Amino acid sequence: MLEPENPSTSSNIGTEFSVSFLLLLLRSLSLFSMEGLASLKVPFQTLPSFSSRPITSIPPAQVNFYKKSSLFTFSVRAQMESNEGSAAVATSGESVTEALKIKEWEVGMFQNEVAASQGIRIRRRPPTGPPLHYVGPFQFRLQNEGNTPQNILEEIVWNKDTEVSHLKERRPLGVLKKALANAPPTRDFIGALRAANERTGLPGLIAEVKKASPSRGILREDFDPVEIAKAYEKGGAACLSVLTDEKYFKGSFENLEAIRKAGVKCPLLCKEFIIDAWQLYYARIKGADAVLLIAAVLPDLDIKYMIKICKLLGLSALVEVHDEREFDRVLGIEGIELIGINNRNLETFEVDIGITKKLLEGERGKIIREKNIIMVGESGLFTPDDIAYVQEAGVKAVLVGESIVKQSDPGKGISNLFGKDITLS
Ligand SMILES: O=C(O)c1ccccc1NCC(=O)[C@H](O)[C@H](O)COP(=O)(O)O
Repeated sequence: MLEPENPSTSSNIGTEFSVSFLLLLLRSLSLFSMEGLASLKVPFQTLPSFSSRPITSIPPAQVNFYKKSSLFTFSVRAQMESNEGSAAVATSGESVTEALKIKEWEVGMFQNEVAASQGIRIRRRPPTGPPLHYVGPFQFRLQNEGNTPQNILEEIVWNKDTEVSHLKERRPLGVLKKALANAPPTRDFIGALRAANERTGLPGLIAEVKKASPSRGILREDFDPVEIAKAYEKGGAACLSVLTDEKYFKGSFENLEAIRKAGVKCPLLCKEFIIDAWQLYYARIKGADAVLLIAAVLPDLDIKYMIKICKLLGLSALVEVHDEREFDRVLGIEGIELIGINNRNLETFEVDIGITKKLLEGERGKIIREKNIIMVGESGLFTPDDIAYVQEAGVKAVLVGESIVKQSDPGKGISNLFGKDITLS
């Protein structure tokens, strides 16, 4: 039975009616913008399952449920007052925009559900709309667990979602596709790692051009990405990883492009939080040879789809995992040639290089060898002993940022890391 007075206790709403239908109904009454709707504060847990929602009409008593809610009343008043002096009825352009927003919200909720079913804790979008927002004197969305990120990775993903939608508006996919004609050819990222491993007998190095990180803050004040990239190449790096996220890592696509245009020969990984295939095209035209796909963020179907697009674009994909469940999911996907084990938990920042060893023990290590997949040990590697430890565990490549980027001579940082000059091996 539906609890009419208290939305927070109505956990069985999902079996009674479709919230999305209700949203559309309310919108058609022209009373609400998405902001007003979001302030109804339907918690994520009480949302109906999109896979099982019934197509039914809404009995009048259930519509009244929202009318009786004091929160609802406040939302209506706030919305109407904030619209004072403006047309009460939305123009057709506005209603199309609103309908699109509602659709986007629905898709976001559906993505959250699919992801959760695969053990993914990161929600693609805030279930109750973006956090705290002020319109004039009114605060339309109160901060609650539905619109507050649970951890840094979720916060990054939510920001990325907004960032990518804005970028896409400015440069739609069709425009990027045309720009592909002028993109530089891609270089063989995986081949470069294999060659370095065979030549030196040590893991091939992916050296990271990283100015800052959420866990460590600013790593290097005098940050010249091109100079650092050249020093890495001279110091024996097989490939480079270039952070392009601006907000959390102080990176940029300009850095990636500048390194590529400066004639650095090492293949380049675009180190980005990819949530949309559009970003693959963008990375490609900015000079990337490889991209990062994070299993903690992307459901299997997204990974499969993105791997296909990568192949079409000539990009290599480094698929990153942190625990057994993610690793097993990724091992079940066809066509993956490069897997990274991140020793850093991106939700808590905890770093433990023992994760690489743990994940490569037993059956999984066997599958990796059978499939000839190159494993990359990522994060928290500082000493020759650390390198030897992950190599012993089974990696053929390592991805290193902090320990080398912080050195006054990053090239010298590489020989310190490996305990020898790897350009001579
Ligand atoms: O580094 C962070 O603080 C971080 C926070 C949230 C998401 C990702 C993050 N880092 C990405 C990486 O995993 C590292 O940049 C990369 O593996 C190199 O790690 P390190 O050698 O420890 O700098």
